[in-house]
Amino acid sequence: MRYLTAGETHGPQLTAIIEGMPSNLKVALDNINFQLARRQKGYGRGLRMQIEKDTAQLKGGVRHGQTTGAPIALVVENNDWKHWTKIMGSEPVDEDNEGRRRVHRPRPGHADLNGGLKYNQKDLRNILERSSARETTARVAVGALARELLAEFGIKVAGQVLRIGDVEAKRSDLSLDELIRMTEESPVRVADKEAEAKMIAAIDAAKEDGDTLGGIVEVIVEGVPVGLGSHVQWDRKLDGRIAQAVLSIQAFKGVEFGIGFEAASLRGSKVHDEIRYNEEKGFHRASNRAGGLEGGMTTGEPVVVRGVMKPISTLYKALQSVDIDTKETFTAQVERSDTCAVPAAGVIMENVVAWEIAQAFMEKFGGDSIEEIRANLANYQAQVESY
Ligand SMILES: Cc1cc2nc3c(=O)[nH]c(=O)nc-3n(C[C@H](O)[C@H](O)[C@H](O)COP(=O)(O)O)c2cc1C
Ligand SMILES: C=C(O[C@@H]1CC(C(=O)O)=C[C@@H](OP(=O)(O)O)[C@H]1O)C(=O)O
Repeated sequence: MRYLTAGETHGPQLTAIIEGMPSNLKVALDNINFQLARRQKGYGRGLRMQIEKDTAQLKGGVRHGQTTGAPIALVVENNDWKHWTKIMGSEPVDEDNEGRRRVHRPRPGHADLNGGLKYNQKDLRNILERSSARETTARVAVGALARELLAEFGIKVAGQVLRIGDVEAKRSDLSLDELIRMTEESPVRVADKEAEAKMIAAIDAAKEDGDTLGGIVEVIVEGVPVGLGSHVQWDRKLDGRIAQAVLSIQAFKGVEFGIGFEAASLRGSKVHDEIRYNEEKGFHRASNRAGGLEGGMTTGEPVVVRGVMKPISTLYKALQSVDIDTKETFTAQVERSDTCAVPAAGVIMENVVAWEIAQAFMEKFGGDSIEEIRANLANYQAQVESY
């Protein structure tokens, strides 16, 4: 399976084309829209989220609520477009800068300067518009489709925020259904109420100072069969592929699995997961410090992955930058912006991880229809059970 996205943050819409989804998968638009709504929530976001009410439209590949096997075309319209038609339209405009809202003082931490130099653009809006995390709307909708496929085979995905700035939340070990319920009730997506209040206060304080905050989010996937991914080739290692997907989320700068970076300071006896066997569970592990992956393959234990998000780049108390016209020192341009988007980023991470798992699942059990996949999976499960 593969997909591409297109569209600008203030353009008419975001578009995704998904290729390789099997036929006969039930697709509930409500489930896609549920994921899109989750992505819009979270304490610390700016005014844009009040303008948008993201809903997906299926423009191809789905008929009467089921996939046909044809490429799926998916669209999410931008409500904000109506305010940007002149600035972002595809028709030529006069050379005056009025109709362009030209950006010429790049923001440190954003894609503005590198993109301007690379693509030879003197209007950095041509970079900003596509580098914006608005693009993740399309990726979440795609991930929501992947979740439909995973759910069909009993694979569940959930997540929680573990840190915002210097406030840490207690990691919850609720069941995934319960975790989703708890984190939906929280404006910062934590089950830990004490941490929640401190996180909200930290976001308020950063906003007051014209500053921003990052954090850490965790995603858990349960019900994954053993053996997704492969040790035999570098680009088939599933941990590497998940890491790439996580780091491709705007502002994500780190990723770890299981006990992660802590492994560096521990002895092997405190890091590796002992192997057990019994009739009921077959081969399994006494612990899951590896986070469900060894040798680039799933172990059958839950996949546990964490991502580090840096603080938002646009500061209302702007950092120093250089004007690309005059080469003089100026403060960076301020575009309307979020103070903290960690809770939303957690939802994005759930959905991009879901896609990677679904893709690896399809590589292993791939068939053109759900029925064919079900038969392939059953055959493999029988092989694993009798091993
Ligand atoms: C959900 C979400 C919302 C974001 N909102 C903003 C924002 O309002 N302002 C901003 O400057 N950056 C925001 N970012 C981060 C930028 O998009 C990102 O820093 C930029 O594209 C540069 O890429 P990099 O940080 O991955 O290097 C957001 C990221 C995410 C995931
Ligand atoms: C639009 C979204 O996030 C945007 C991501 C973003 C950035 O620079 O990444 C900058 C802001 O854009 P705007 O200036 O239009 O408010 C955020 O609101 C979204 O998540 O849907």
